[in-house]
Amino acid sequence: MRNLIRLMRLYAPYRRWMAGGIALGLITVLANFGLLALSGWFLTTAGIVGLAGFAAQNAFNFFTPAAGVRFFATVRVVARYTGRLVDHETTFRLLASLRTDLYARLEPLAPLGLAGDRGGDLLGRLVADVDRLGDVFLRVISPFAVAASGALVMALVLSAFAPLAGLVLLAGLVLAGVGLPLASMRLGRRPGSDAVTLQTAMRADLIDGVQGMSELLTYNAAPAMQARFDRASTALTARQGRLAAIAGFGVAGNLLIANLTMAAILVIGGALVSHHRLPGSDLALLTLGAMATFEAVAPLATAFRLLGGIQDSARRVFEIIDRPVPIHDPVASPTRPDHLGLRFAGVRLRYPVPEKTTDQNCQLWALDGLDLVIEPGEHVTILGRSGAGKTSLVNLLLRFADYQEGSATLGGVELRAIRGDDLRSLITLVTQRTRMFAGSVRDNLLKADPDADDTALWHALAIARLDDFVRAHPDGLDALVGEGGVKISGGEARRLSIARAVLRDTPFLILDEPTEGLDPLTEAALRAAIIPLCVGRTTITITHRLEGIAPTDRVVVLDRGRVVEDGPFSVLEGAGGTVTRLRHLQDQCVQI
Ligand SMILES: Nc1ncnc2c1ncn2[C@@H]1O[C@H](COP(=O)(O)OP(=O)(O)OP(=O)(O)O)[C@@H](O)[C@H]1O
Repeated sequence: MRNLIRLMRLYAPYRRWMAGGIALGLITVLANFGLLALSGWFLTTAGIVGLAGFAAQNAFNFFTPAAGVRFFATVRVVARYTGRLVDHETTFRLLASLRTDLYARLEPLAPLGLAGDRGGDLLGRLVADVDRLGDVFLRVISPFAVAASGALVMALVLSAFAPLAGLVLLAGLVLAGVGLPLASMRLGRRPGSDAVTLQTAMRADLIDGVQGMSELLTYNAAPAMQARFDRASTALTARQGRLAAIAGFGVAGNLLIANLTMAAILVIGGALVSHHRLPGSDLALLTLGAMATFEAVAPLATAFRLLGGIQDSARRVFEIIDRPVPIHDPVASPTRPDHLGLRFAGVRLRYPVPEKTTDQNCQLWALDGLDLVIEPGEHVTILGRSGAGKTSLVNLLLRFADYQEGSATLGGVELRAIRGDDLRSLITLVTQRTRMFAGSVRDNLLKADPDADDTALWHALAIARLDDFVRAHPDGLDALVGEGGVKISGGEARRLSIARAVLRDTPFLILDEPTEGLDPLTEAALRAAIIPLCVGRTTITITHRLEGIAPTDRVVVLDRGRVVEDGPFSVLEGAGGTVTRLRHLQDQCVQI
């Protein structure tokens, strides 16, 4: 219920649209009531007058009721059409703002705040759950408001003719509009919630499966995956079948109650007519009017049934909105310092501990007393074994993770006083996992500089030594790379990421294992492509290997989150520490 109230607050800016939609809905059902009641009365009266002889026929005014019927019919159509337009406009406006708000909430959470989520689940929240929340006005609020007000007005009108008929109608409406939907909601709650859970899990599995299709085929795991889908699909179909049966039960029940109510009103009206307390012509007005009234409560069964799923979706969407952001940005960054030197003193960084975790390692410091100074324009190679804290240092620099202790400054300004976007605008990152977006070579390059013209793109490709490859393709810059770069090789994707980096002229360049996993020839070509990229920029290269490090290069070795060696490569090579051990190991590997 709390989530529903919160959801209603999101609709607050659209209350005028909502009021308009409800008013038009009410006009529609009242016009329908007027149309059927007046038609019933008109036909019956015309019949009675027809039997009463020539004088009565001449005295009867056919034109006013006929005009009334046409009036109600026209109003009904126009009100229904404009009502639908207004209802959908309200929904689309809410959906548009909800989607953009939710996406704006997601961005500051990435990457650490979303590390535990499955891509398919997030997609489900952004698309299916948000869509379901858009249904609230269209399928729940508006039908409720129209049914409640319309039913009351119509029952009162009927009471004016026959109070008992009005009471019976009200009882029938409450039964069909509240009792029956409540029963279907109760019955549908479990299968509805199960269906949402199953759909979410299936979507997440499907995305995982499609993305990892090659691995599944390689390990012959595709049949097991297929069987898993089959099981989930069967379970989902069973739940959906149950929901459809409940919906059918709701429709049939509604019709039954409507017909029983009409029969009861016919009996009451008939008794009144036989006692001359009601003109015979009003009998059709009462029964047909009652029939029209049930149209107002018919959508309530769907409204109640959707309520459970909407509550689940609201919970899942609000869970993202309420998720604490891992990094708190200041309102504004100080002016950019002239001297872009980096200083880390006693920096300690720990990742947020997941709730209810039993993993004690989560409490360990990823950076544990890091002391390091990097002057502007310096080229530094960071070495260290797996888990030493190299990526954590990069996360700190990009403000993807925050430090809890010590001081980390850029030009004397604490990193946490600088907005993440401002800091990242100074840094270009090239990693072994640089993401290629589905689209063309041009689309991928323009991500780095949306204003770059073709000359700049070809220049960047030339520096990355990819220009010949792109030129040889019939589509040139418009050649498609496929999602995740599936249509190009790993080496070409890395070179494309380097071309992207060339287009981004920033004072800092971070290279996180950009040549990892490539064959020696491609690696050599990539190294050559990287050299011009480093000129005039502070360059931090993260690597496990010693290839490509010049004797004069500065090497910093990290271990358990702190600096254990720092100096020129030629000196550290013979100092008997990690660099020396790595050199021996690599020499042995070469001999083997
Ligand atoms: N998102 C995270 N949440 C929790 N702990 C993390 C997270 N990322 C890294 N860690 C932990 O922080 C420590 C340092 O990890 P980090 O990724 O910085 O090491 P690394 O030197 O880059 O390792 P590798 O060379 O394998 O990439 C490790 O103990 C790791 O398990």
